[in-house]
Amino acid sequence: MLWPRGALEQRSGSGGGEDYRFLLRQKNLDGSIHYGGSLQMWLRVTEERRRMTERGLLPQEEVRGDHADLCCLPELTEHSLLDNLRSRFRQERIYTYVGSILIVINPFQFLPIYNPKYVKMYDNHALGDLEPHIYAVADVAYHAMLQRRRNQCIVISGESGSGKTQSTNFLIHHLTALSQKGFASGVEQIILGAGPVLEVRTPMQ
Ligand SMILES: Nc1ncnc2c1ncn2[C@@H]1O[C@H](COP(=O)(O)OP(=O)(O)OP(=O)(O)O)[C@@H](O)[C@H]1O
Repeated sequence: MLWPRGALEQRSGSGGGEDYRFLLRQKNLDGSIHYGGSLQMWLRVTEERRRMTERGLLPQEEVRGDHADLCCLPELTEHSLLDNLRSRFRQERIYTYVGSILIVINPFQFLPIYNPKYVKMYDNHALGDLEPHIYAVADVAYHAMLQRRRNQCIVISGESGSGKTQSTNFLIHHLTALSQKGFASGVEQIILGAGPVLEVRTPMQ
């Protein structure tokens, strides 16, 4: 007897996904089939679990390796963390939260997720309401500034070439779009134009 390949991979991973079990299938002399073991019990438990999930008494099972927030990983190890990021990246989901922190993996290709439709979609939503996005971070900072009347700060960190400048541009794009609500005043281009001047590098000692 062998486990199906998918079952083995799931067992070595973080669990979840489909449930595999061995069942004893017995053919009687009269030709009828009898399932040994606990098939009925298993079906009953599975059905019960499905119903409880539907009623919200049990959490929805997420597809393995697709947690939008790493804080929700059932098992927090370096392997599960990287596995989750890799799996999302393969689906072109370059953004992942760790609580209120946003991880970005540079796709080095254009993704159609920065158009006006996305600006509108992320307008005035709490962080985590929607799929992780740099616009969500900009949006939260913008509305926190208006509501609390306090300056906000977004820290962007990463190694050279990781996409800090690009992320800054997306943040500025969303902030100017929110503040002008469609009225193009050229302020975005003015701020972006100041970027190279502001990018002062400390010389290596
Ligand atoms: N979200 C993104 N979508 C598509 N391409 C991206 C994205 N982020 C970064 N890139 C690509 O990666 C390149 C490098 O990004 P960027 O210049 O922003 O890195 P950086 O962290 O500012 O680098 P440095 O620290 O050296 O200035 C960009 O020219 C762009 O081609």
